[in-house]
Parts: sequence; C-alpha cells; structure tokens
Amino acid sequence: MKYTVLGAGAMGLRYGILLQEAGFEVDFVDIWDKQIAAVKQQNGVFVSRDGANKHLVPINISSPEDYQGDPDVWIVFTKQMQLADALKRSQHLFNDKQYVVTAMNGMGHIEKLNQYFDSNKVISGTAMIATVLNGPGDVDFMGASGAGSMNVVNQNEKPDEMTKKIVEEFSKANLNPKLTTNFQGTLMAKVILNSVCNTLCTMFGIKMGEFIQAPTAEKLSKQLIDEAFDVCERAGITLLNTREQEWQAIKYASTTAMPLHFPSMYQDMDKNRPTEVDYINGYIYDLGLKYHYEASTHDFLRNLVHLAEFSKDFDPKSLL
Ligand SMILES: NC(=O)C1=CN([C@@H]2O[C@H](COP(=O)(O)OP(=O)(O)OC[C@H]3O[C@@H](n4cnc5c(N)ncnc54)[C@H](OP(=O)(O)O)[C@@H]3O)[C@@H](O)[C@H]2O)C=CC1
Ligand SMILES: CC(C)(CO)C(=O)C(=O)O
Repeated sequence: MKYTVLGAGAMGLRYGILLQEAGFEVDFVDIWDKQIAAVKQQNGVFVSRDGANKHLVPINISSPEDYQGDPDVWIVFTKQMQLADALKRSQHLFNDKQYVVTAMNGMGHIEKLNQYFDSNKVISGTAMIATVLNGPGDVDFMGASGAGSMNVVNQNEKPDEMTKKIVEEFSKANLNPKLTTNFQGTLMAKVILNSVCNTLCTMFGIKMGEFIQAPTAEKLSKQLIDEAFDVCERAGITLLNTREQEWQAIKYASTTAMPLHFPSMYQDMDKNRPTEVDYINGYIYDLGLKYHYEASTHDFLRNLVHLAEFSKDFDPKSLL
C-alpha cells in the first residue's frame, strides 16, 4: 500500500523510513519549513542508530501546499499542539477512501482527526519506540533494529481487512504491531506510562534508566498509576493492564527496552519548546474532574512542568 506520513519529525521519519526500507511507497509531508529545506538541501535524511552509523536516506518530502499524492493510508505523527494546523493545511489531500494511522502520545488527537476522517477509518495505537530528532534532517533511531513494539487499535474496535493489511505491512517494517480491540484502554495505558516516565524524567533531566534506579521511583510511579487508574475506573475505561502490570511495563521500558532514552517530553523541554504535558498528566486530571475526582498529583506535576517551561523562557534581566 501507499503511505504518506504527515509530520516528518522523529517518529514520522522512523515509521516512514522503516516502511520505505521494507519496500513500500512512502511520501512525507511536514509543516516544519526547516525540516523540508534541510532534507531537500542534503538530498535526504541523516539516520543514525543509537548515535552511530550515520548515513543519508533519500526521501520525498513536501509541504501540504506542494504535495499532490493520494495515499491509501496517512500516518500522522505531529506533536499534539501542531496537529490542528497540520490537518487544516492538508485537508485538500484527504478523501473518503483513505485510512489514517497514528500512535501519538497523549489524548486530544482523535477528536481532531475525526473532523477529517470517519471513525471507521481511524486506526490509533501506541508506540514503545524511542526516537530522537537531533535537528532538521537528522534523526536517531534508539534501540536495536526490531527492538520496539506498538499496539494498534481501530477507533470502532472492529479490525477490518484493511487494518489487517496495515498490521501485516507494519510487521514487515519491523514495527512489531499488536492488534487490540480496546480503544480507550489501549490509549490510556500509554498515557499513564508517559505520565510517569516522560514527566518525571523531564523534570529532572534524566534518562529512563537513571529514573528507574532511584530508590523513590516505585513509590512515585505507583502514586501516579493509582490516581490515573482511579480516574479511568470512574470514567468507565477498562485499561489494558492492571495497576501492577502498568508498573512492570514502566520498569521494563526503563530498565531493559530503552534505558538510554530521554523521553520526547524532555527533548522538547531541552530545546525550549512547549511540552505535551497538558495532553498527558493534564488529560488525566481533566478527565477525573468530569467524574468529580481530583487527580491532584497529576495536576501538580503538570503545573511543575509549566513552571519549568516558564523559567526556561524567563529573562532574568526583566527583574532589574
Ligand atoms: N520521540 C519519541 O521517542 C516518541 C514520540 N511519540 C509521540 O509522537 C508524536 C510526534 O513526536 P516526535 O516525533 O517526537 O516529535 P517531532 O520530532 O515531530 O517534533 C519535531 C517538531 O519540533 C519542533 N522543532 C523545532 N526545532 C527542533 C529541533 N532542533 N529538533 C527537533 N525538533 C524541533 C518542530 O516544530 P516547531 O518548530 O513548530 O516547534 C518540529 O516539527 C508526539 O505525540 C510524541 O509524543 C511517541 C512515542 C515515542
Ligand atoms: C519512548 C517513550 C515510550 C518513552 O516514554 C515515549 O513515548 C516518548 O519518549 O515519548
């Protein structure tokens, strides 16, 4: 099938290049001008694995306004804050026969996708695949080839032939997809993992492998897991994991799967960009409020991340 990636950043490049290398036709569309300019100027993307073996991979990249393709499947991987703009600028390229796949972190993206794609054509998921964009046109795939994995779930929870074909092609691309039929429970399980690993590693500027060795890691994680599970129970969401399995998933990711990874939220904070915390810890807190429950630790952490964002932007000279 033919794929077009919308959002050719770290994860968009990872998915698109792995599919391209597996023999599928892939184009890339981005709203980030510097990325398009760098890729065009150097005739491709520099790809490394764990910081080594940097090599140039040719790709087709355009802005939405310049793109003319008609893919079978869109793969959407923007940051949550960029999605509305990316979809609006690309809307002339969408049609009723196309499917859309996304494994963005946080929550908020599905409603935006549904403004352009029928829920029967929306396939979401979660990616345990760590990737770093060093800068425009330069991406680092973290972890050994084939090490990451993902969950795939239809918004309508009814996998059709097209879904099975996408899963088959993603398997050929070494993305290790696992099909589930619990939409909210699959997505929220990843939101909870990110609400622990991404947020705490970002606050302290540490890698996941460092966080998990801290004597307080289990206590901190379990407090956040418990609050998030309390919210989901009130919202009627049956999570994919039990509380204990969620903690084990965090331990496995941090100890074994990606100990050297700075989560994507840290990468944003480090480069003075806004983070996705409102779509992760903030989403959990806001969902709880709808059911008269305050996930106050998630709210406190969300506000700490915002304080850190603010302090990064703050000019101390303004105090003089
Ligand atoms: N990276 C990862 O390991 C994982 C990420 N995800 C999720 O996937 C989605 C896409 O995230 P991801 O692919 O990480 O993000 P991107 O790599 O797409 O983010 C890149 C964006 O950041 C901005 N940017 C500006 N300057 C730089 C720079 N020097 N280096 C890098 N980026 C710059 C640009 O937007 P602008 O100029 O407008 O700020 C650019 O479009 C998110 O929802 C994320 O949470 C999920 C699993 C793993
Ligand atoms: C790779 C992983 C799972 C780490 O939490 C992630 O989702 C991220 O970096 O945003």
